[in-house]
Amino acid sequence: MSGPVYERVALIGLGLIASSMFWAMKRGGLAGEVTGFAKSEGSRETARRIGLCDRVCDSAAEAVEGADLVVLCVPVGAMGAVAEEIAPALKSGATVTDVGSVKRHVIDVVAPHLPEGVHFVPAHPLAGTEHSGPESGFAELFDNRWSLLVPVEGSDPKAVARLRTLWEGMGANVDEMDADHHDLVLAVTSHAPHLIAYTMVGVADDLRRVTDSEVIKYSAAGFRDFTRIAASDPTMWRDVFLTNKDATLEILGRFTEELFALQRAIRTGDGEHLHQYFTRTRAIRRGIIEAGQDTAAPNFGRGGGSE
Ligand SMILES: NC(=O)c1ccc[n+]([C@@H]2O[C@H](COP(=O)([O-])OP(=O)(O)OC[C@H]3O[C@@H](n4cnc5c(N)ncnc54)[C@H](O)[C@@H]3O)[C@@H](O)[C@H]2O)c1
Ligand SMILES: O=C(O)C(=O)C[C@]1(C(=O)O)C=C[C@@H](O)C=C1
Repeated sequence: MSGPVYERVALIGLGLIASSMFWAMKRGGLAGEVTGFAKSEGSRETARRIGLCDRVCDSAAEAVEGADLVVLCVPVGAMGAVAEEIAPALKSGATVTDVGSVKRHVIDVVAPHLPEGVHFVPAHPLAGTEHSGPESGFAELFDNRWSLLVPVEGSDPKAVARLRTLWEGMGANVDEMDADHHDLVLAVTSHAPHLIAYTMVGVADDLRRVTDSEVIKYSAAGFRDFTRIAASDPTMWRDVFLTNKDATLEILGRFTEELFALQRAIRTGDGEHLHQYFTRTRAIRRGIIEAGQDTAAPNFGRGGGSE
């Protein structure tokens, strides 16, 4: 690649995704100077200590001054307030993007604050871990994972293409998607599964008293996977469910219907129903593997705690 994709990049929020972006941009020589800001003073101090960002600023406005690309890497519920705060300091011609797990809400609360002459290209990398904070990121997080761009009406095609180049440079495969479709798809593939994992671990925790800690001691692989997911950041996930309410409730409604059908099959001894169901779901897993989509990154994270 000849030269950086952006001369100046500002990362607002310095957690898992921002720090992974920083290390991936450095790995690929994709950005000139990278500035950063996080609300928590502790995170800013940690960032300075570990060399996360070329310059850590004490306000979001200072961080975005002169930036060609501003990336909002804060929980979805904080996106609107951050956009309002940085709007007066944005350079004309700059691109603002975000990495939020929900897209319609982010567009609704960010777009109205952005001045004319600033491009808005929302995005969402489909990659993460259960860890959070500035020390949890790693350059390989986005390698061979999807990053979805969700251009809004009137998004400048050149700004979209440049952001695509950045994500590809960070190792991701890039696709474009409409915001409502994105939110429905992610409700199925990410949001509802997280809620189910939270619930299952909560049930096991309730049962712990009955089973005298054996649930933890003898936890099998399937349950361990649930506990990893259920260790994800509480602020991030609270915001996801509050801002992707309709799609998540739609999917949970369907989930409950299927669960009841399986429950009934178990109660009535309907082995045929269970066998057919599990045969269908096994085929889905095999389809994912055959399509080369089982790209779950190994957990390189350094396990930074939540703030
Ligand atoms: N963790 C994942 O698996 C994952 C994957 C893809 C996308 N996302 C999305 O990326 C975004 C960031 O997630 P993360 O996992 O990096 O979170 P994180 O908890 O690791 O980091 C969040 C950062 O935002 C900062 N912050 C919070 N409120 C702020 C505010 N008002 N102003 C400035 N800074 C603020 C925190 O100090 C912290 O540095 C979220 O919108 C999330 O939905 C997360
Ligand atoms: O691997 C994990 O820990 C994740 O949950 C990552 C995951 C996902 O559901 O796949 C979580 C939320 C995001 O918005 C994108 C990716």
